[in-house]
Amino acid sequence: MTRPDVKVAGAAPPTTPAVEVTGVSKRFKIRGKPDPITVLDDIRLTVPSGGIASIVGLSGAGKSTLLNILGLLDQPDDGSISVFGTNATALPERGRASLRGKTIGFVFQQLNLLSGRTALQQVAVPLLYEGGRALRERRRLAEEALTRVGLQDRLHSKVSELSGGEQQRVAIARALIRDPRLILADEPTGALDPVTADQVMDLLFRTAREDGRALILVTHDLSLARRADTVHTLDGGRLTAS
Ligand SMILES: Nc1ncnc2c1ncn2[C@@H]1O[C@H](COP(=O)(O)OP(=O)(O)OP(=O)(O)O)[C@@H](O)[C@H]1O
Repeated sequence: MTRPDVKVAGAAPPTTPAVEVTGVSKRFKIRGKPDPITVLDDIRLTVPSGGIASIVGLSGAGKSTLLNILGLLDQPDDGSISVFGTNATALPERGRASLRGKTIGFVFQQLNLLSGRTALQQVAVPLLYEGGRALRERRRLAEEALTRVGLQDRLHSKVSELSGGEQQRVAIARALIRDPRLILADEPTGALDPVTADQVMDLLFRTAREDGRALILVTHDLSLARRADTVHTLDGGRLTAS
């Protein structure tokens, strides 16, 4: 007899989406204006586990606002966000921070790297927030993450001594260090020359595809956006799939 709580070998894999956004709106109060502006209006988005989605839109369309909400860094005014089946909107701030730390890695155009630190120290920073790992273990994981992005020979270089593309690879290694099932990337190659940008994007896509991580990419670059499984356009506060 099979107990209902025992998983049967060969059963269908879980189909819980990485992200499920329902009816999300966001308004901002503008100084000197009586009425708030609506930046996001009834947004719906589902990104399957391991899926790659891109979000495009003109400057000011609300891409970063949406990404901040998807990354649980900001709360919507209406609607809900579920991350791997957990309704994050209903959680208190601490619960959201914990879910964020366990499941999401961020790669931004602004690297937010601390220039005085070595690549190894920089990449290990998220493990300090997590707590509970010995220094030796943190170093081993950081070395592993830097090796994955091809920087095994630059472990002890200060970030200020690295090129823009190398710095962005450090940022990717840092985003991967806690093994997130979802990566959020906001114009990750916006500051790089086209050849280096391509190499960094190849790395990001490869990392997502090979490891089955979901990736949500915000970009102005349409040809880059088309490499995703689904392309979504943000315009007038509405998100439409194209
Ligand atoms: N904290 C805030 N307070 C008031 N207005 C805001 C705030 N954050 C964003 N906005 C406004 O919301 C709109 C969308 O901004 P957002 O940064 O999300 O756009 P974006 O699509 O990412 O633009 P870009 O491509 O130029 O980075 C803009 O009009 C911006 O001024």
